[in-house]
Amino acid sequence: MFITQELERELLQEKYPTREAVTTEIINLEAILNLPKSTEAFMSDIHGEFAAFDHILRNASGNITIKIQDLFNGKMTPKTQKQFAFLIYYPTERVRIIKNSFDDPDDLKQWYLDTFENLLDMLKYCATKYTRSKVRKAMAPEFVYITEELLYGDFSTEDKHKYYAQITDDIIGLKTADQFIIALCHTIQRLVVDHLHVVGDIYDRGPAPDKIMDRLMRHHSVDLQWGNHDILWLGGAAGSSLCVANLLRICARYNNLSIVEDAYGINLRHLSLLAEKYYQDNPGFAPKIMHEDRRPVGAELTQLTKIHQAIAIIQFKLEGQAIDRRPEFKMTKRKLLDKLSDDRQSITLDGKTYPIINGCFQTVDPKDPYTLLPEEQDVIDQLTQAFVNSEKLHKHMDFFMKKGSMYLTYNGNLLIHGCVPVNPKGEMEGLRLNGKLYKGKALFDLLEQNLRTSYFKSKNGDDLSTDLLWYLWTGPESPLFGKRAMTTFERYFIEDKATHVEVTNSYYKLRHEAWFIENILKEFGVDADTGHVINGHTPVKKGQSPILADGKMLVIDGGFARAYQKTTGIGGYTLLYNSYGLQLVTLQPFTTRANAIAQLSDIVSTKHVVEQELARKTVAETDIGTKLKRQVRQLQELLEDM
Ligand SMILES: O=P(O)(O)OC[C@H]1O[C@](O)(COP(=O)(O)O)[C@@H](O)[C@@H]1O
Ligand SMILES: [Mn+2]
Repeated sequence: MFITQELERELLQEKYPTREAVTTEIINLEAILNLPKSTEAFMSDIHGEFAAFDHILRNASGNITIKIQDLFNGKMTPKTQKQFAFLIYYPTERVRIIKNSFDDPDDLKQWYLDTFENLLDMLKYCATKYTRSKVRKAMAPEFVYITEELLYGDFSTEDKHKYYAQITDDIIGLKTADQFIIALCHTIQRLVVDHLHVVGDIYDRGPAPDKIMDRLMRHHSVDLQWGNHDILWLGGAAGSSLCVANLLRICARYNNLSIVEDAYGINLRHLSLLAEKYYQDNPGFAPKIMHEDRRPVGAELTQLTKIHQAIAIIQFKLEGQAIDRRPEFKMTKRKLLDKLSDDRQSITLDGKTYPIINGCFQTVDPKDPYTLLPEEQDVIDQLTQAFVNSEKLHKHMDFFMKKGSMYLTYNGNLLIHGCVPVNPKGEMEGLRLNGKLYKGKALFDLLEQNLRTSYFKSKNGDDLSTDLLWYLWTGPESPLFGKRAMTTFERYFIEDKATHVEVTNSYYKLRHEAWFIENILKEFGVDADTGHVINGHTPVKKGQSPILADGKMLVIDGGFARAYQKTTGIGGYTLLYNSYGLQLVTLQPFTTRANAIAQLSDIVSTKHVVEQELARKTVAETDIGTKLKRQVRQLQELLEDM
């Protein structure tokens, strides 16, 4: 401790060698501490819906429209404001459309001049919360000089006015007006939300999680909390064949195998051949259609259905083996292949016998149901190796490891995708490993430690740390799953819906109560009086509120997954946390990017204030503020000794 402090001091001394340098830095830091707290945005459960996600990023969860209203009400009609907003969201496309609408070059020039002025006003307004240096970093390097001249110049005198006119004339004359407008729009997009949290489930169900990852990797400031679906892909990259089988089954179910083949370069030919050899068409395994334009037909449909069956059976076999290998997971009841009747026409669960529908157990040996056929084993081994070796997948998963975690405490809030497992009394419960019970924060830390071990060190596909990845997906005490059991088998093969029910952890009932959320916040070292728990994972159904426990608990499932939009009736929610407090933004379902651009159709419907600060929050009251205040103290000490 002492050595670190000494070292820190020496470094500071080197960086600020004179009294003037120290004083300037203290003034600089204190000025930053007094700036308003910048805006954080929270999203979750994006589930592969890149276009909708990208739209929300561009409109900054509706924040851009609000800033336009603040600034231009009375100067622009609502229609013009909307056109201006869409220029900021989709500058490249909108500039092209608008330019084509002018016949007279003079009208176009007038549009350029008006647009420069409006965008610069908007940028100035968005930049007030930040230091000049931060604003500069948000600008396109090639336009920094010009933008700063126009942004900070005082053009009230005649000479200065001529100077302004000269610059803008040159921009147009030199044919860089379009690029300049596009650059200004991107800078505005970037400044309106300073930091993004993604509270889990980027992957599965929708078609383009890889594009979401690419986009996030280019984002200026982001953190991620892992969701149960993300774990399957992390697990795949870490060499868990259990995770590979599960994610491939979901990709087949949602007609998304192209993510695996095209985006990640993993060849499915062997799986396809195996499927062709053993399986027939089967309505129970037809894919769910989320995007009408991607509906498979004919031979493609049949092939998909066969692959879906082949991988589902491989999954059930591998899961049976894992359950035997890990009695500590307490999942024996999830072994179901051995409960089938000899003729595979019925199954007996808890003493009750049910007829089997859509059965496809031709590779299951009744005497040895969990052993894979040699060719099934070859296929899954080869696929798992392909996941481990996929460079593109590792690029995304490395980013997930770098920016991701099981939970995060940030500016007084606790972010968790699923839940904190508890018993009906609200007491924390968990997983017993090697005689030790891990619950609450310790359970999260244990699971995260093992995930990192498996991803970076483990070469095995069936050691404890790798099996725990699968446990995170489906285990009864998994904080990311939050249910007692996943009834995938029953959903495929048993008609009686009573067997499909997945009992949720008591957390989901108790999280309506303030005392309970306060306990959770305390467990994770967050101030229980002022903090919030922020969850994703569970779609908020029609008539339910996303604000629970006297406002201490917020559920922000973004509702991007089309599969759930019928039950929620909306697109979902995102959350904003700025210097004035917390606001929940309701989203409408997104259609397509082309439609949004052409029709100017936005998807933000309402903004609901969850909590309003009595006094505007400053940087001083944030996590970064705490660090800056410490630096100020160190610099003051340094100054005293100079
Ligand atoms: O509708 P599908 O594709 O069968 O998905 C249902 C399955 O997804 C899960 O809800 C998990 O996914 P979520 O994290 O999106 O809730 C399981 O509990 C459930 O069995
Ligand atoms: Mn989830």
